[in-house]
Amino acid sequence: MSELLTREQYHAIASDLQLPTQSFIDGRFRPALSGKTLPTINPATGEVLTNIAACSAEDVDFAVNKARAAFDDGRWSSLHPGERKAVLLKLAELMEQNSRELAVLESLDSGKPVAECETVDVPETIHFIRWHAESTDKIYDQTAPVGSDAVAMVVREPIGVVGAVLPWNFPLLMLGWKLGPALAAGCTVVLKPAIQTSLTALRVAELAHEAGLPNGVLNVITGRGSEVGAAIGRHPDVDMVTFTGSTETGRLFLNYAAESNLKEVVLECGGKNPCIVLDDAEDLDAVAEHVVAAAFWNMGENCSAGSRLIVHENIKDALLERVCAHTREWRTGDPLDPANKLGALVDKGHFDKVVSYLNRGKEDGHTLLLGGELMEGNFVPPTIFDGVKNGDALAREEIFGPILVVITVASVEEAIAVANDTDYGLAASVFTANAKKALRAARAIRAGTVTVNCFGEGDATTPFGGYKQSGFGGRDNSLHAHDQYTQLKTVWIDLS
Ligand SMILES: NC(=O)C1=CN([C@@H]2O[C@H](COP(=O)(O)OP(=O)(O)OC[C@H]3O[C@@H](n4cnc5c(N)ncnc54)[C@H](O)[C@@H]3O)[C@@H](O)[C@H]2O)C=CC1
Ligand code: BAL
Repeated sequence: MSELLTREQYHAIASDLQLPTQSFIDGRFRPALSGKTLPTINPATGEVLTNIAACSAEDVDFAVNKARAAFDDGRWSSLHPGERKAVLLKLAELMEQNSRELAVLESLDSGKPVAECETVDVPETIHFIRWHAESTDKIYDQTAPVGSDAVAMVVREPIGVVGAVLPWNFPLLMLGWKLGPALAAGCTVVLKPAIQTSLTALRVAELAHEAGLPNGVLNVITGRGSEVGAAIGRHPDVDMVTFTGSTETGRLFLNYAAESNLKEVVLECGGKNPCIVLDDAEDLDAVAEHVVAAAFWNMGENCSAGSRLIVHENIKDALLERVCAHTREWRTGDPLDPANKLGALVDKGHFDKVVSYLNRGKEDGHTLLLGGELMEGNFVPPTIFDGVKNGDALAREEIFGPILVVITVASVEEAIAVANDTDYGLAASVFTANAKKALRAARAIRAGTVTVNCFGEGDATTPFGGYKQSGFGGRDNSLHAHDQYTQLKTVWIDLS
């Protein structure tokens, strides 16, 4: 990673950026067939950054036909795995060469702090693409144990045309999570970024073309979810949809699939994730750092944010003192200032939603420990409410902003019961010095990822996805991600 720059230097880079404006279909940029455009706004300033193509079902049809043709003629799926790997590694290399530009573009378009984009989003996206590229020529098919009179091969084949529908909170990273395994498996892709954050996906499509990805293999199509997303979900020639976003929109994709071609659907949806701190947790200062990162990283715009702190009454005061102290170090402001750890919320609509929860917290009589004040623009500083019960709105609903609620418990059993008392089941953290308690809690908590004595989401090697209403149909990351993008065929050969 190169050194971080100064605020002035980031602003200078931002003002010189060439912003992509058109969709990328079949190897080149194209306007929407209707010619319509939509503004994309800088969340930090409210200014129009540029206008992007406002595509519709017609454009989706065009892109899917190109992706279908590219899949069916085998220009990508029939390549030797080593050749696919070489193209994907080249893409990773080009992204690395352009990493600063990608980081600034991501920050400008999404409001994320540029330091995070430079140190996490861009390098991690490259790492995920590289990791899956490397897997291309290392995954073996199987033979079944059917005796000596037959050979039964279990062959993994690419599923076909993938519709990838992305959220705005990690535009590049989610692209990496989906594209890496989909392209490694030999699929072709029609990718729809969130309307707020389309720019980096368009730039990656251009870089992928430069890396040698054949035309039609990766198509990035911009526009409204209700038009472009729905048209992808309903298209009869899309073989599967991989989606990350809200549970509410995720549900729609199940309807779209049922109403069209029964395409496979994988959903990675919301969370209201518990962060449990038991009274034997060691090094409360380190615990507090994890709690703060879990709650406020990426402005809390994170499906796996630890937004419910469930703390044992015996250590509550000592922990909260440290949590507040660390939170005060998380400065909020200009995303292009590398000293800021929180940038802008993604848009005014989302800001209003988060503010409504701030107001709700106050109206419901919770104790405001920190934050709660508003700044000019779409900025909300980290806020902590104590005295929250798990039945309260702030503890049940996904706020997706920098608001942490504190729930006090008197035992490990109560902590686990509270942790599980939610519609969601994406992630959880447990802090304790007792290994038995940690493992018992990890098993008892109904969530796809449980971290012990740390906050995190695993890495490229570990599956990521949710239990209950946090997920459906498969996992991102690790070799298990390849299951989303492949299907199994049995080839039975009679030897008798
Ligand atoms: N789990 C996660 O990672 C995310 C959760 N959220 C949650 O969702 C809330 C609302 O945010 P949104 O931007 O509205 O998320 P969303 O779930 O509606 O958006 C995710 C993707 O779905 C597309 N989409 C939207 N409406 C669609 C439709 N009718 N048919 C097909 N595709 C559609 C969007 O354009 C975007 O690409 C947030 O406040 C947050 O609580 C939002 C983004 C990511
Ligand atoms: N935390 C990565 C997945 C997501 O927030 O959508």
